Amino acid sequence: MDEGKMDENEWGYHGEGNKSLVVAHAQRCVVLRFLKFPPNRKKTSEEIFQHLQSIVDFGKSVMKEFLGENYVHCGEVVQLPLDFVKQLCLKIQSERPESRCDKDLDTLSGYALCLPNLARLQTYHFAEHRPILCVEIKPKCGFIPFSSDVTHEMKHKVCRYCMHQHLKVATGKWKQISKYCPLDLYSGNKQRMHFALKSLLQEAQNNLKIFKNGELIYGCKDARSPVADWSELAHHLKPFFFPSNGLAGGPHCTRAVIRELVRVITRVLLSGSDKGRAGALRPGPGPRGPRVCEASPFCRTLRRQGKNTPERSGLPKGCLLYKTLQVQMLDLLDIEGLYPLYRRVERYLEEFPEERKTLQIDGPYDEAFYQKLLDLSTEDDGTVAFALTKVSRLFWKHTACSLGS
Ligand SMILES: O=P(O)(O)O[C@@H]1[C@@H](OP(=O)(O)O)[C@H](OP(=O)(O)O)[C@H](O)[C@H](OP(=O)(O)O)[C@H]1OP(=O)(O)O
Ligand SMILES: Nc1ncnc2c1ncn2[C@@H]1O[C@H](COP(=O)(O)OP(=O)(O)OP(=O)(O)O)[C@@H](O)[C@H]1O
Repeated sequence: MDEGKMDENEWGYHGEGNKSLVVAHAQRCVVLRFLKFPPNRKKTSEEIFQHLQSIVDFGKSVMKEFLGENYVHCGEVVQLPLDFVKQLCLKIQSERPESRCDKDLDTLSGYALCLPNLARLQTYHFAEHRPILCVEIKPKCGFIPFSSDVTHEMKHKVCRYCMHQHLKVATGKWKQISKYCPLDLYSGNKQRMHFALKSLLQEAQNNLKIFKNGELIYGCKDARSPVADWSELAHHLKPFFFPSNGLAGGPHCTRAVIRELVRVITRVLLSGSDKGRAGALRPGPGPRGPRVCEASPFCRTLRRQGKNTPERSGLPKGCLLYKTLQVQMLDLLDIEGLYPLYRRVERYLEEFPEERKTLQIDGPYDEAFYQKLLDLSTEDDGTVAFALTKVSRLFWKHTACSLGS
């Protein structure tokens, strides 16, 4: 990319989350990811650069190590002309969902991350010209905490996602409770996985988006978005799944296409042999959590029918879901166990702010940092080092809860 010759007209709004906003190049397969901040939060250019660089380093030294070369794209920090960023910001403003406008794109530093556009990434070279389909899933946490620090009985029975659904509907973030439960997706049991994916398709919220040739064709921006339409999705996907089949339109065709989509996604999630160290991770000793979430409609229905709750068939080692779950499970303590450790680090830094650097709080996230994260000790020796390792692992877990494209 030639940062000297940037034209805002070549870029378009692509999407955003709570922390960043992404624009895509109209022709080339790249995106720019900008940080966003509340209007009154001023950061220096140097701070923004360091923040972005630490995201790249974390991807390279930690996530890539675990998930493998093929699954992590770290990108690079680029410096852009300020005039370009300002014009771009004005150009895309009207496309941003209102619920995201409490934060502004950083237009002052000129720094952004340049990444491959995963919504248009061509991983296979088809002989014929076929559309590029990209499914983005934010799977959330796939296990129920088994930490003895957890004091609320309910947290041992119902997963975080299902509990949060009630909060999110009550606060108006989403209109209705989703039937999706991450434990079903991570179960490795095809029937449960199909149910989870179908539920995601019914109530995508912020957890599922589908792109065709880089264009969003399915997904929900916020609670005000119109109800997702399966027949429209099926219309888009029919040539992809049934290129030469004369399946007519209508509900029968829609159901066939959705079924096929769910099957394909399941196959992808259970596949993958790329080398990464996640397969070798041992979350540590102690009992694992329950295999089902009591709030999952799939499991509740089975129970009502008097059937035994299905056992988790188990995920094939090395598959995409297995790797992300292993990383998530590095957090052994849950927030209840972690908060006192976080406070220990915080108090220490208040007293010795200069130690921030030595402790690598803001990076560099290099091999040394990565090695520290591997420390599996569960015995708290009262040190700041112990507390810091556990807190860092929580951030690692949260990254893995959001992963997926
Ligand atoms: O807490 P949750 O499960 O609602 O997850 C938050 C996400 O909500 P969602 O999954 O979309 O419903 C939330 O996503 P959205 O703002 O809804 O896009 C953020 O990812 C948030 O992370 P952070 O505060 O930006 O670091 C996420 O917070 P953390 O879980 O990372 O603290
Ligand atoms: N490399 C990429 N290629 C294509 N699309 C991308 C890429 N990176 C991000 N996106 C899109 O931009 C959206 C917002 O990005 P992202 O989820 O990284 O934002 P965030 O603010 O960091 O997330 P969160 O809401 O979890 O805090 C994603 O949902 C995805 O659709």
